[in-house]
Amino acid sequence: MKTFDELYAELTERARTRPEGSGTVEALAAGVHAQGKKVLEEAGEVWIAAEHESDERLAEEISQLLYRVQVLMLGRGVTLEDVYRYL
Ligand SMILES: N=c1c2ncn([C@@H]3O[C@H](COP(=O)(O)OP(=O)(O)OP(=O)(O)O)[C@@H](O)[C@H]3O)c2ncn1[C@@H]1O[C@H](COP(=O)(O)O)[C@@H](O)[C@H]1O
Repeated sequence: MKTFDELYAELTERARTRPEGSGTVEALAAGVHAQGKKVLEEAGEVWIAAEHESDERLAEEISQLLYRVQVLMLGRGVTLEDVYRYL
């Protein structure tokens, strides 16, 4: 189990050390356009799960959306602080 902040720290470390086999490293290399498409795709899956699937599936899709948003944040160099100041 990890929090949003802990995941962001983990992905930041992946971006820094670029370990082989990391999907995050691959997603970062794909660029902002591809990262944005993934956000949209996962958002659609969240919507569908909310209407038609179980609470567990919905939670899983939401976790994937949060991951994709964080990859996009890293792709653009946006930090948690940049976002949190608007909450
Ligand atoms: N939380 C996630 C996470 N959520 C979603 N995903 C990726 O998103 C995919 C699911 O999204 P899709 O619906 O697009 O699935 P897909 O179309 O079958 O997958 P692709 O072909 O697009 O890769 C998963 O198979 C993962 O590749 C994640 N990948 C990694 N993490 C976490 O990020 C951290 C770093 O991961 P690595 O960079 O892979 O080491 C670890 O803690 C992981 O648990």
